[in-house]
Parts: sequence; C-alpha cells; structure tokens
Amino acid sequence: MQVTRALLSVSDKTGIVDFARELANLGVALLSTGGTYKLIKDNGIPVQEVADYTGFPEMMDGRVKTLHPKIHGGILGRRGTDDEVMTQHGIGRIDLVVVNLYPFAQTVAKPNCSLEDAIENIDIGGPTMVRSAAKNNAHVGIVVNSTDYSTVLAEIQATGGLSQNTRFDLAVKAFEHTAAYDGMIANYLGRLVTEPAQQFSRTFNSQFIKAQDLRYGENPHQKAAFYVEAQPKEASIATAKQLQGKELSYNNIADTDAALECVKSFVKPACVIVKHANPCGVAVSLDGIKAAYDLAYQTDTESAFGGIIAFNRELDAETAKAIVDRQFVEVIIAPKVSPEALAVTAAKQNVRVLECGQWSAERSQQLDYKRVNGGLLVQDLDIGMITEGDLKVVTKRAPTEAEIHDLIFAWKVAKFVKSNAIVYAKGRQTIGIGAGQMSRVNSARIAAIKAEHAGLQVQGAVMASDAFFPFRDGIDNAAKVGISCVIQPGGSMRDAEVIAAADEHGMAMVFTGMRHFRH
Ligand SMILES: NC(=O)c1ncn([C@@H]2O[C@H](COP(=O)(O)O)[C@@H](O)[C@H]2O)c1NC=O
Repeated sequence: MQVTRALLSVSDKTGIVDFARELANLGVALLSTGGTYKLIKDNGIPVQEVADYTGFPEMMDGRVKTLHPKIHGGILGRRGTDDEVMTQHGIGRIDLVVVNLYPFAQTVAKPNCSLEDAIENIDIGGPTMVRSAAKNNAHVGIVVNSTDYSTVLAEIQATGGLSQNTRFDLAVKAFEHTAAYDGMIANYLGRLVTEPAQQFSRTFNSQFIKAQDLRYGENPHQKAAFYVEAQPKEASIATAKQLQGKELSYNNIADTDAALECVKSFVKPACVIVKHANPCGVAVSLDGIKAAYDLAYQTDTESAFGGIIAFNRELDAETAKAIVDRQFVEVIIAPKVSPEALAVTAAKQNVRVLECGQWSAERSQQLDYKRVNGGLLVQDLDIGMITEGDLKVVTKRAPTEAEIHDLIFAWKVAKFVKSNAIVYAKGRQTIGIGAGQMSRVNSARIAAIKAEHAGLQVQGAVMASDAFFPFRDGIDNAAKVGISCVIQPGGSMRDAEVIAAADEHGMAMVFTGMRHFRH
C-alpha cells in the first residue's frame, strides 16, 4: 500500500512538525485540522485544511471538524471495491491517519474540573477517525502515538508505504488506545450516576499492558503473563529493570512486590526477606544495609533460603557479597544497584537482580484489586501508617523510647504479614514472625517457636498484632515468653480485660486505632 495522502489531527503536537515535513518531502499530500494545520503551515510545510477539502467549516467550537463523508469515505473506502463510489462522490483516498485525542485524563485530573470541561474534552471526531482507519487496516495506516513516528517514517521512506503487518500492528494499538480512552470516560462519568457522586464507578474499566509472558503461573500447569500500568505511579516491581539472572517467574514477581512494598515503609537503611509472600526476616540498621541484611537473615535462616531480598538503599558490593556467599537467593531488588555489586552477583548468574528506581517518601493512593470467582474486589491500597503521635498508651506502664522505636518497627512489618499476623521485634530486628494462621494465638506460638529456633531472645522484645486481641490469652502467652510491650489496634469488646492482663504482667501496651489485615 502506497501512502499518497495523510490526515494529521493531533492535540499533543509533540514531533508533528518534523513528521509532517518528512512526509511532505516524500511527496505525501497533507490534510489537517485547524490547530494542527496552522502549526504545520506556519512551519512552511505544504498542507491543506480539512475544512477547505470538505467545503465544510469546522463548527460548534470544534465539535464538528472531520465528521464528513469525504473524510470517513476516504479512510473507510476499500481499495478495489469502493473505487467507483468514491470517484462518483469526489472522495479521495486517505492512506495514513495520524491522530491523538483530546486530553481527557489530564483534564479530569485537574482539581475542580467541572463536568462541562470534562464533557468538552471527550473527543468524538478523533476516535471516529482512529476506529475508521483501524478497521480499514487492510488499506490504511493509523498512528496514535508520537513514539511511532520515526518507525512509520522509516518504512515509508524505504518502501513508499506500510506493510500489512505494520498496519495491523498499528490498528491494534489504535483500538487499545480508544479502549483505554473510553474506559477512562466511563469510569469518570460512572462515578457521577449516583447522588452523591461515588468513588467507585458503575463499571470498572482498566487497562494493563503486557510486560512479559511468564513460563507458567503460580504452578506449572497454569499459564501466566505479567501486565503493568501504562504509567505506574511510583517505583515498583512494575518499573523494575532486571539487570541479570534467570527469567522472573509469577511467584518471583508476587514475592518481590511484597518485599519491596514492605521495605518502602522504612526511612533508615532496611532489609526485608520474603518467602511465600510473607516477610521472614526484617531489620533496620543505622550501620547500613549490610548490617540490616545480617540481622534480617538471623530471624529465620531456614526460610531465607530461596527468598526474595529487598533493600531501600543502593545495593553495594559488600552487601551483595554477603548475600551470595551465604545463601541461595531468588531475587534481590533495590532502588539502585552499584556496578561493583553487579560485578559480585555476576558470579551467580541465576540470581535475578532488579533495580526499581527511587520512590518518594509520600506514598500515592492507588487501587488494590483482588479477584474472586466471578468478580473483583476493589479497594484503596493500604497506605495508612501511624506515627508515634498516634499511639495511645492504655496501660499503667508507658513504653520507653527504645520500646516505641521497636513498636513502630514491628507494626510496619506486621502490616505486610498475612493475617493473623504476630511480629516479635527487638532493636529494630524481627525476632519471630507468625503469619497466616486462622488463630492469633497460634501465630504468637509460631513467632515464639521461630525465635527459639533462631536462638534469639524474646525476653524484652515487643509484640505487634495486626488486629485486636479478642481475649486476654494472647497477652498472657506473650508475657510467658518474655514480651514486654505490645502494639495493636484495640477495639475489642474485651479491651478492658486485655489491658488488665497487660497491667498484671507489668507490660506496656499501645493502641494504634488502625488495623492492617492482609489476606
Ligand atoms: N469533532 C471532530 O470532528 C474532530 N476531528 C478531530 N478532532 C480532534 O481535534 C484534535 C486536533 O485539533 P486541532 O488540529 O484543531 O488542534 C485532535 O485531538 C482530534 O482528535 C475532533 N474533535 C473532537 O471531537
């Protein structure tokens, strides 16, 4: 297919002048809408305005520009089938359509965007041309993204046109583009159909882009792929670059996400080791990430085998060496990886090393999804976090300054441990973690067993519980193993009993008023 005439109509005008110039140099006749036309013409490039071509002016403040049979007939006409009718009605072929749409997303993201503004930024003529051209991809090329200008141009320069493969690929991109666009509009308007407007729209429309096919899913008989957002809001597993190692698996990605999101909770140098989606060792150390790793590893050396290790600082050679010398590790992830660290991990080529970029201290609110059979649970991501000022001391004894540091540390870890979660910690090191039990008492027992197994002293450690204690037995058992201080949300109908138990044992206890279930 030869490109003889192109229609250019873009809101985002990035790169359009150079693209138009090169097309014109190749002898392609250009048609364009108001603003795009003016820009191209002002740059001395020959171009005809759509209004001049159709004999119909743009009207209604741009609501009608390209919605004309001479435009849509020119795009949709089947070469070899519709030639006669096209000639009969004076419709010329349009071989290439270059369109990007009114910036709906940017408009509604503005604070105080009015419904009127949002409505005016719903592009009608643009998607219509995009869909026309994409449908007629057997004869027409459609470009919706300026990042494709150079490859499209190179192909036209080389062959005078675009191959069927290229046109089909561009057409799929075009339908992906309009699907995302209409999804955004439906989500936005779908929040307004009830009075008062709701956070969650009537339908839930979202688009994710395939980052990679995976060898298999959670188990080898399950097929899987990893999809990411077009514009992830912050450094995450979705933004991570793999610097070395075997291909990431489904479970690697899920566990790396858990480790990274947990380590983001800490400001000081920290290390989180995850196994099967649960932290099995976490530590913070003012001496740096190597010291944090040593402490995190101590919590549960058995579970750390084949684990995922996340840091909140650049991975350095010393830490990398400590890891690869000591243990089998599946994935190491950090905001940055030094070239020296990479030289160390290169000796173990199977180890996956990921660099995800630096996140900002201010977490951005996002949606969290969980698939259930036949449905989807959607909620705000749990970015809730308490500070020292939020702690309510409920016992006679108040925690010491050192205990407060440990309480907040243990609380941050408990947030990332599957419920029921119990975390024992001392000196900003996890001493024992009890995860994913149906009874809180059993989680506490497991935390104690883990501590004993690791040879770590529970005496004087703090205990975090992701949700309230329904009975006093949790506190009595904790006292028996040597826990001195407890952090929990509070809110049980037996809080008074639980507090009395803590007082009897001379423990300090604080309520957070915030629960962190994780399923
Ligand atoms: N109404 C129409 O016929 C129409 N045709 C093209 N557009 C859009 O107008 C924009 C370009 O306008 P301009 O070239 O005037 O800057 C593009 O985003 C394009 O998608 C239209 N605008 C909105 O629907």
